[in-house]
Amino acid sequence: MGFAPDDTERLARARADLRMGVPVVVAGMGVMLAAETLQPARLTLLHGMGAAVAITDWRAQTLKVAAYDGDVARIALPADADARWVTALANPADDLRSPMKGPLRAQRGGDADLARAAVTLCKSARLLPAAVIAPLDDTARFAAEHGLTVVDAAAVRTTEMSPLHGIVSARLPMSVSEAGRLHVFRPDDGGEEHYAVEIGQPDRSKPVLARLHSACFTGDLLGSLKCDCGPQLRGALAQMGTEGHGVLLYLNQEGRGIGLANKMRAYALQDQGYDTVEANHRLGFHDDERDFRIGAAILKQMGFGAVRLLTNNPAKIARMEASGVSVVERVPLKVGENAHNHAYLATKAAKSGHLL
Ligand SMILES: Nc1nc2c(ncn2[C@@H]2O[C@H](COP(=O)(O)OP(=O)(O)OP(=O)(O)O)[C@@H](O)[C@H]2O)c(=O)[nH]1
Ligand SMILES: [Zn+2]
Repeated sequence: MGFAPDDTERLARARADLRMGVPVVVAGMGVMLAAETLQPARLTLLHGMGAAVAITDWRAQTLKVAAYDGDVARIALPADADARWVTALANPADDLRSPMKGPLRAQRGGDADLARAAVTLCKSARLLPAAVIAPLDDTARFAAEHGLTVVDAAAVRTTEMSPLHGIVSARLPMSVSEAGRLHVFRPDDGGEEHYAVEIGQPDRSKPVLARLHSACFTGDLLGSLKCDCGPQLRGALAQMGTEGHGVLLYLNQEGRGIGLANKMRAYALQDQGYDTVEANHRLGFHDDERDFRIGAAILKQMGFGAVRLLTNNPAKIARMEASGVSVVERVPLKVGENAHNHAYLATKAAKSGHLL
């Protein structure tokens, strides 16, 4: 390996660039700017370059635009479009107040790979999944001229999970058990760290009582009544304390993998009357963007091949099994229902298959 960053490292740089509003070049294809952080002066430079706005099929459906490219749509950038116009396409906050954004002309035919790469990059940067894109003849020259990060399209597309490394672990006495340990895992790709709380000394040859908990700042820390995360977190730890052993993974996949800012956008849409699934779709996301292979990989690295899984979510069980962790028992975790989250839990049962 030389001094220069490799494909994965350049992707991490690109995510940081996009979050700041700096353009990123996709090798051999073109240039992109995240819609969410778009600066008007930079948009002006893209006019006349055959620019389009790339959005997901879910967002296209909300905007009533045909997604000719399947999973994405490319909407031609009108000559008079300003940054506010782009933001309105990307962000559903004002959909109800100004439903007519059109006429919107979706591009048809040609190559949608730049649009696909752009949306994927925005998602991995935890931004709204929408970008302004423009094709380029000579991407290397454009990037060198403007000092931009260049990413490889195949690297953007890869669905391989970044390897995780156990960085440190230390004793952590907790109120539920004095025999606690916290392990920190870090991926190679500059992404979020994840944590494992180990209680007692679970026998690796037997199924361990386990919980895969996805971060929920509002529920876990603030005591939000909109979900059941806080009581589930504390309930799972308490049960492990009572049984004397268990492992709780705290996965930093806030908002089912869309990040806290987007989750709060989803909450604002829920205040307009949409349910948790519809809100994700209006934003352009799938209802669940989490990667549960991360949880399975951590369990395996810790020496656990079989679990008694604390969950009400059958998809979690299926994804554990598919990733090589056998789920010998589902242990229900029904705590924290209240008047505010009743509809949320009912939607998860009706639309996402959660067990009541
Ligand atoms: N996008 C979005 N995420 C939410 C919403 N409410 C809660 N979350 C997130 O959903 C995740 C909760 O996941 P889990 O507690 O693992 O719940 P689950 O997948 O329903 O499965 P179990 O709790 O195991 O039954 C957390 O990351 C929360 O931040 C919402 O309305 N929208
Ligand atoms: Zn929550």
